[in-house]
Amino acid sequence: MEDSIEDHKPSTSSNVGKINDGCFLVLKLSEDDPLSEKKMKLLRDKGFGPSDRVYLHDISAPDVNAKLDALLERARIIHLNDVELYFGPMNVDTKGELFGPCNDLKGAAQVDICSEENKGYIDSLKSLRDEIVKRIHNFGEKNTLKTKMVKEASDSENHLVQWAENSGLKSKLQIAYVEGAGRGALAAEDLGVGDIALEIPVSVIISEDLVYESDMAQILEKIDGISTETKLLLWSMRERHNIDSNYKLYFDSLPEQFNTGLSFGLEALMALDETLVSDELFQAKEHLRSEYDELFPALSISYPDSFSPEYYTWEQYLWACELWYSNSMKIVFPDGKLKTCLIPVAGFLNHSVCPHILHYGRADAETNTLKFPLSRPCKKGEQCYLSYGNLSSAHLLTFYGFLPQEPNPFDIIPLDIEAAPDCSSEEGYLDTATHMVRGTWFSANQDMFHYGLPLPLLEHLRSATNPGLKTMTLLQENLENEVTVLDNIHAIFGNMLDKLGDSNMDDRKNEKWDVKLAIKYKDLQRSILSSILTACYTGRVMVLDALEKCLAEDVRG
Ligand SMILES: C[S@@+](CC[C@H](N)C(=O)[O-])C[C@H]1O[C@@H](n2cnc3c(N)ncnc32)[C@H](O)[C@@H]1O
Repeated sequence: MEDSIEDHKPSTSSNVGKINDGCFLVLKLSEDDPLSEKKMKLLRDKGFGPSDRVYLHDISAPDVNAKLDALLERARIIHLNDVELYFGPMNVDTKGELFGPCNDLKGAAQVDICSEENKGYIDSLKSLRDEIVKRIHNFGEKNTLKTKMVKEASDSENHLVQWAENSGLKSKLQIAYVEGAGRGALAAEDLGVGDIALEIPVSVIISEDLVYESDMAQILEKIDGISTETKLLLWSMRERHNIDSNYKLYFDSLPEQFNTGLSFGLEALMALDETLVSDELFQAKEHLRSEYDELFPALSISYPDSFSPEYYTWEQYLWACELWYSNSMKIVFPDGKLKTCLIPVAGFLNHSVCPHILHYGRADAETNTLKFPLSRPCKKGEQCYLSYGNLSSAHLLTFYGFLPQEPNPFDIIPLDIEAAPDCSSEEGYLDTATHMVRGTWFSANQDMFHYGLPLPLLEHLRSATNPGLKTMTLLQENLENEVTVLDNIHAIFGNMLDKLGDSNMDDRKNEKWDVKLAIKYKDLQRSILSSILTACYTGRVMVLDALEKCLAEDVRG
C-alpha cells in the first residue's frame, strides 16, 4: 500500500490550550506543509486567521453546530492535498460543501482527536465530541458499501490469525471471503469511532530487519545501489519456500497469483490502448524486467545456495513484486525508523475511497504494537475498510488489480499545458502548470462560469485566449471568450474520447479477468471524458443564451 504515514499523518498541529480567558481549541496549519501558502490563502478567503481559537466556554448546546461548522471547515482546508486543493475551492466557494469523503472524515477525525486531550471543560468538549460522532455516523450511513460474504475463512487464514493471536494480536474483526475482493475483514461486533479494530504486535511484522538477520545480508550488501525494497523482495522469494520459516503461516495464506495489472496479458494490454494506464503499466513492467535482468541469473550463478535458480525465475520475481506492491505498508517503528512492511492479518483489509481506518502507520512504543483505530463506525458484519492512500483507479488497477466500486475523486485526467505567464491570477491556487479534470459529478457548481469544470483550468484558458480580460462577467467580449474556451476544452477531451474508440467494439464477452478489468477501466475513462464534454455542451448553451440577452440589451441601448 502507499505511503501510509504521509497520507495519514494529519497536516495540522492541533491543540487544546489554556490561558486566562479560558480553554480553547486551535487547529493550526503546519508550517512544514508544502501547500501551506495556498491553504493559507484559502483560509483567509474564508475569513479564518492562521491560528484562530475556538473558546470552549463559548460552546453552549444550541451553539455547538455553528462552532463545529467553522472548526470542520478549517480542518477540511488544512487537510486538502494537491488534487483536492486544485478542485476544492470550486466546491467550497459555492455551497460550502464537501471536498471529498475522505477529506471530510479526516477533518472530523482530527477535530475529534483534540477533544480527547483535555481534562477540563468536559461538558463543552463532550457536546462537541457527541456532535462530531453524530456527523461521522450520518456520513457513514450515506457511504456504506454492501458486502456480500461468499464463504467463511479457510484453514490458512484461521491458522494465521491463531498464530498472530498467540503472539499477542487483538482483533475485533472476522476474516471471510467477500464478493469481488478475495478475503476481507468484517466487524465482529459494532465498532465505534476510536475503537481499535486491530492491534498487531510488532514481533509478527515482516520488515527489513529480517533480511539483515539472514545469511543473504552479506551478499546483498555487495550489490551496488540495491534498494531495501529489492532486498526484501529477494528475501521473500526464498522465504516463501522455507518450511521452517517463522512466517510460514503468513506465506501459506498468500494467493498463488495476484492478478494485478502487472500480470495483464496481451489482449488486456491491447484493450487498454490509449488509456491513461497503458503507458504507466508498460513502463512499470519494463522497469521490473530490467531490474530482474540486472540481478539474474548472475546472483544464482554466483550464490546458488542462497539464490537457488528454481526460486528466482522471472515469474516468481513478478509474484513477489505484486505481493509487495499490493500488500506492504510503510510503518514508523518504535525506534523512529520508517520501514516498508508486510503485516500479517492487517493484510486482509481491503481498500475503500471512504474507509473506516485512516490513521495508522506509527507503532506504539509503549505497547510495541501497531494499532488500527476507526475513524468512522462499522456495524457488526459490515466490511471494515482501510485507506491505502489517495490513489487513482489507474494506480489501483496497475499495482492492486481492482477498481473501486465508489466514484473515486482521485481519478484525474492530467493535461500538460504551459502556464501562461500572465495567468498567475489573484487566486493563489491557480498558478499551476499542471492542469487536470475529473468527473463533473464531483463538482458542486455546475452554474455559468463553472460548468462543473475546474476553475484553475478555466481561468488558465480564459487568460491564454484573451489576456487581461475581466472574466466571469456578462459582457459581450467575455462571453465570446467563454465560448472559445469551452470549445477548446471540448476539442481537447473530445479528441481523447475518440482515441478510446467505440465502446461497442470492446470485447465484452471475453471471460478473462484481465480483459474484463481493462474494459471496465476504459469505460471509467470514457465516462469521465463524456462528463467533461457534456459540461462544455451545456455550458455553451448557457453562455450563448447570456450572449443573446447581452446583445439584445445592447440593441435596446
Ligand atoms: C492488502 S490485500 C487485501 C486482502 C485481499 N483481498 C486478499 O484476499 O488477500 C490487497 C488486495 O485486495 C484486493 N482488494 C483490496 N481492496 C479491494 C476492493 N475495494 N475491491 C476489490 N478488491 C480489493 C486487491 O486484489 C488488492 O490487490
